[in-house]
Amino acid sequence: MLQTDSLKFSYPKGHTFSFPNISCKAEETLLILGNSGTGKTTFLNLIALLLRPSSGELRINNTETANLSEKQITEFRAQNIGIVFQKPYFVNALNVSENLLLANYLGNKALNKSKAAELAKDLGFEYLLSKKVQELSGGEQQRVCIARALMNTPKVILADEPTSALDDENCEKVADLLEKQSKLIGAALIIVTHDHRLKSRFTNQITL
Ligand SMILES: Nc1ncnc2c1ncn2[C@@H]1O[C@H](COP(=O)(O)OP(=O)(O)OP(=O)(O)O)[C@@H](O)[C@H]1O
Repeated sequence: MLQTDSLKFSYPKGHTFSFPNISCKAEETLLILGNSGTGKTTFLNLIALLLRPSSGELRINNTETANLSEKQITEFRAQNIGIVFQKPYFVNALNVSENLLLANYLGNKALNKSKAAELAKDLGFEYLLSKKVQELSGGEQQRVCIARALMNTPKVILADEPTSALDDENCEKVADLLEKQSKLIGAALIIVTHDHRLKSRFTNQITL
């Protein structure tokens, strides 16, 4: 589902990163590990097409992404990649349901209310759909973020430190949800983490 080959990236006047080649098939989970500052979030942002590499190749769902224009990238990302960011980044003026539907809108897809309701049921937050996002607890926001990442049935799910702020019980719940949902829709799941609890659960790992 996803392969990288010789990806390099430099921040302006910054360090040049050469990332190891990775591949992740449908229904597989890959952990990206490494000490602080080794470039894990940078690597995830390249895979999410939020940054463009200075060289190298990134193939997602049989598409070589280097050939896509900026406009095509926005659409491709919204349709193929679900991102669970470290911070939630909701639109506060919209309620939970509308924040979920926004993912459809950005992916140029019809607004799928029944999918939003189904995901909310699966992730246990049906009762929150008409609430304002800023009224949610941290754990609730996290589940809404996961649902939002799944709204367009992506081929690749990317999660940046999804469990670092959670207690053991919620860490396990979030890991279960991500794993179950990615298998259900046949997506590749890539998680950037420091969390030792995830390291013992997912054995397919790469360290930067
Ligand atoms: N926008 C930016 N401009 C310049 N340098 C940056 C930028 N973003 C990150 N860096 C630098 O790139 C390096 C890698 O950052 P990155 O956030 O990818 O690391 P990380 O492995 O995810 O770290 P952590 O585990 O602490 O979150 C750091 O030295 C950071 O200071």
